[in-house]
Amino acid sequence: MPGMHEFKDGTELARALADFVGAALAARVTRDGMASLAVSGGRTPTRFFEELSTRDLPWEKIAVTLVDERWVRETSDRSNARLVREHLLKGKAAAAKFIALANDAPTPEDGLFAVNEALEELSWPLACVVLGMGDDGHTASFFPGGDHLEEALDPKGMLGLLPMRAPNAGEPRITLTLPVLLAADALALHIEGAAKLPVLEAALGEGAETEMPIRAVLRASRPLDIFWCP
Ligand SMILES: O=C1O[C@H](COP(=O)(O)O)[C@@H](O)[C@H](O)[C@H]1O
Repeated sequence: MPGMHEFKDGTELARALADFVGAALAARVTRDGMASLAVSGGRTPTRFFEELSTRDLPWEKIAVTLVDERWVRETSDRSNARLVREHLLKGKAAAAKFIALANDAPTPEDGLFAVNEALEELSWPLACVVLGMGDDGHTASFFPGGDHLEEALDPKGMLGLLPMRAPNAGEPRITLTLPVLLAADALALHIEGAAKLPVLEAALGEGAETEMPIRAVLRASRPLDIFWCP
């Protein structure tokens, strides 16, 4: 059963989640001299990114990437990389290295090889992963109806990165796969808003992982900390 942390508002949540992430990164830098963090995009993480960017961490030894990306240019307001650059990679955190999941290739399939090469710069496994959850129960770019969904959710899958196209995904996507995310030292799920509680409750109930892919994370036999506020 995942650990549930409830907060009165987004400010309190952001502080607690930044503590959680900071502890995981600091522990890994102490052990290995470097650490990697994978964060989500979308609307939810902005306040948390702002808070984390103020933290006293050995940022020059930390690399940041995304759990998933929309295949758009960074000038697009749909770009998860743009969100990270604008709200996380500033202040103290400006010293961190950022590895983007998208490049100039026309499609994620065309760009996959180069992204995989870029990701080799990270220290693996990831020290910390922060996931989000969409209203349809997707997490990362594990969308219901996704063309590579079963491959991405395969716990024994050999690929760490996959393209993804799905009816409700908007743009073509690229995503880290489930085994890579679950291998992280620390794993958090960040959810905000009353509307997402029933989604979480439904996901915690019975049903297929392909219908609500967040279930693959909730059902994994590893610690998961859920951070929620109204
Ligand atoms: O498209 C995406 O959506 C999810 C959830 O986003 P939110 O706007 O509901 O917070 C996000 O976790 C994912 O990284 C992103 O690509």
